Amino acid sequence: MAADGGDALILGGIGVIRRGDRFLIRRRPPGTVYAGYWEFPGGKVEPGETPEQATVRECLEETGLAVVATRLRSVVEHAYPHGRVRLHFFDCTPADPVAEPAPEHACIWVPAKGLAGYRFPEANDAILAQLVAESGSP
Ligand SMILES: Nc1nc2c([nH]c(=O)n2[C@@H]2O[C@H](COP(=O)(O)OP(=O)(O)OP(=O)(O)O)[C@@H](O)[C@H]2O)c(=O)[nH]1
Repeated sequence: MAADGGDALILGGIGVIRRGDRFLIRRRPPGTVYAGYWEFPGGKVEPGETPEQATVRECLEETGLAVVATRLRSVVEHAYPHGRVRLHFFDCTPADPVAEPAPEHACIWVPAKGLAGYRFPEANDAILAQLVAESGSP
């Protein structure tokens, strides 16, 4: 096993933040795994946190928006070259219905049908398909 615990399972909390028919996504910053890919705001669950708490914390850190997690949408396990992840995807809504993400976070709102135009990490495939299916007929 790698000295950094390379075989350990990475627990994540991810926010599928929705307002109306659009979802908030951000570009992964340089120097991170999957830099340049797009993602839903989220990150690793810290010791003592629940996945839901981690989701709310990471969404605030990464977008500047306070969110409310309304539902656990799904738990996805995936093996990446950098490690195995178990990601808890929560449906979220902004706590303030008119607040916008802070500009420095470079987040964008995208309708479900537009999500296919952005490259996400593979673990997101099923969620992205669900969101398109839920958005109704083409
Ligand atoms: N935030 C986020 N992470 C995702 C998504 N999909 C996905 O596979 N991941 C994976 O989840 C793992 C944890 O996310 P992360 O690296 O953003 O966590 P973090 O912000 O706490 O990391 P860091 O502070 O150590 O850089 C990574 O392996 C990342 O590739 C997604 O939609 N959003």
